Amino acid sequence: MKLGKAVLTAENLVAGYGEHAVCGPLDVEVFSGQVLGMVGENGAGKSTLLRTMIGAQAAIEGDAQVLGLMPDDRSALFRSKVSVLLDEDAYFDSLTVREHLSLVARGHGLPNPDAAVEDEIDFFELRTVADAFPDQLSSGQRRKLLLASAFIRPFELLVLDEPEQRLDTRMRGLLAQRIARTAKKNAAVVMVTHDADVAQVACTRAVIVDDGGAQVVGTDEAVARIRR
Ligand SMILES: Nc1ncnc2c1ncn2[C@@H]1O[C@H](COP(=O)(O)OP(=O)(O)OP(=O)(O)O)[C@@H](O)[C@H]1O
Repeated sequence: MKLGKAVLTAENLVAGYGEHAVCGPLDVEVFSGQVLGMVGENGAGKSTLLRTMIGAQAAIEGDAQVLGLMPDDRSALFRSKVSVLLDEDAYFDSLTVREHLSLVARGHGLPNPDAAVEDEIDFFELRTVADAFPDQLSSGQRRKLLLASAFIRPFELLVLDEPEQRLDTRMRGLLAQRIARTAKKNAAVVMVTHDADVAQVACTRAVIVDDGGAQVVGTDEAVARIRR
């Protein structure tokens, strides 16, 4: 298969806190068109490594680059090309679902923001709560709003930490297919997951984070690891 351009590169990357290494070293290149999963047990260091790969946390050793640049989430260029959904809830209490999505769509200059908003409302099955405020949503609906906000905007790299969390099984399946389609439309995706079915459908490769190490493997090995 012909590879697209390198979107994310990690070289000898060791992630951790202060002097304490949690996992690594990781050497990997993620190209446009690829979905890199990150799997491993609770506390292994997946989220720490993911944050370090995108510059949200300082590396203990080694380097990460996004689109050939040092990752910097305060740079406008980085923010225009990288869509990130980590394990956090971030809402404006006074904006409805539709208003949130409209804000993101307009903020990123989408040519037809209203149509894009309605498409995401349909995809994430949020129509009955489109005019509801975040505190009127279920936890799964709030997660869908954050996912819709991550997908609605343009990006070259999509970064997701356990995107399946709080979703029902059917929606997990739809999400996995959407992630795979997204990569095929010339983006790279890096995502932490605990869901074997999501990994099987979406990932083209994976990193197993385990025992302080980080090893790049094929999707089947990663899926077996989640299932074991
Ligand atoms: N802010 C922090 N300061 C110090 N250590 C931390 C901090 N956050 C997490 N850790 C530790 O780093 C290790 C890795 O945590 P991390 O959240 O990266 O794991 P994970 O693989 O993503 O786990 P999970 O599957 O449970 O989400 C854990 O031992 C955790 O206790």
